[in-house]
Amino acid sequence: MIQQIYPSTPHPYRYELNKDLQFAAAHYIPSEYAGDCAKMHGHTYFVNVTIAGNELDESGFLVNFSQVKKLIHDRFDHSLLNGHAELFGDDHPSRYPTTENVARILCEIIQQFLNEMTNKPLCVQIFLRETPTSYVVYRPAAGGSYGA
Ligand SMILES: Nc1nc2c(c(=O)[nH]1)N=C([C@H](O)[C@H](O)COP(=O)(O)OP(=O)(O)OP(=O)(O)O)CN2
Ligand SMILES: [Zn+2]
Repeated sequence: MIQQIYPSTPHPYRYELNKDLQFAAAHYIPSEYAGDCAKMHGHTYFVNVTIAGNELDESGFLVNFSQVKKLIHDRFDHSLLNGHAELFGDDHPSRYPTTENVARILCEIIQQFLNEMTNKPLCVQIFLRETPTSYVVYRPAAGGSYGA
C-alpha cells in the first residue's frame, strides 16, 4: 500500500479524487549530459494522480479509480519507456523519458481519456516519484489551461 502526503494544488472544483498507482519500467536518457542515466536502467515509478470536477457520472464517480490505474499501468508496466515511439524519442529533449516529460505525458494520456466523459473531469496534478530521493510534480494549469 502506498501512503504518502502529496503536495496539493488549488482549484475551484467541488470534488477532488486521488489515485496512487505504480509501474515498473526501464528507460535511458539519450543525452550526453545524463551521465549514468544515459545507460539503460529501471525504476519502480510511483504515481499520484489528482483529478477534479464539479459533476459525477452515472455511477456517482468523478471517474472510476480502477480505470485510471488501468490506463497507466497496463500501458507502461514492464515496458521500455523509450520503446513507446508515439510518446518518447531521441530526437528532442521534450521527448526524452525524463521524470518531467513522463509526468506531463501521463497527465495528457489521462486527460484525453477524461475528455470522453460526459461529466468532464480534469487531471490537475501528477506526482511522479522515480527514485526514493527524486520526484516531479506536473500541473497543467500552470501552463495556462485546464485542458478540456
Ligand atoms: N531533472 C532530472 N534530473 C534527472 C533525471 C530526470 O528525469 N530529471 N533523471 C535522472 C536519472 O534517470 C536517475 O534515474 C535518477 O537520478 P538520481 O535522482 O540522481 O538517482 P539516485 O538514486 O542516484 O539519487 P541519490 O539521491 O544520489 O541516491 C538523473 N537526473
Ligand atoms: Zn532513471
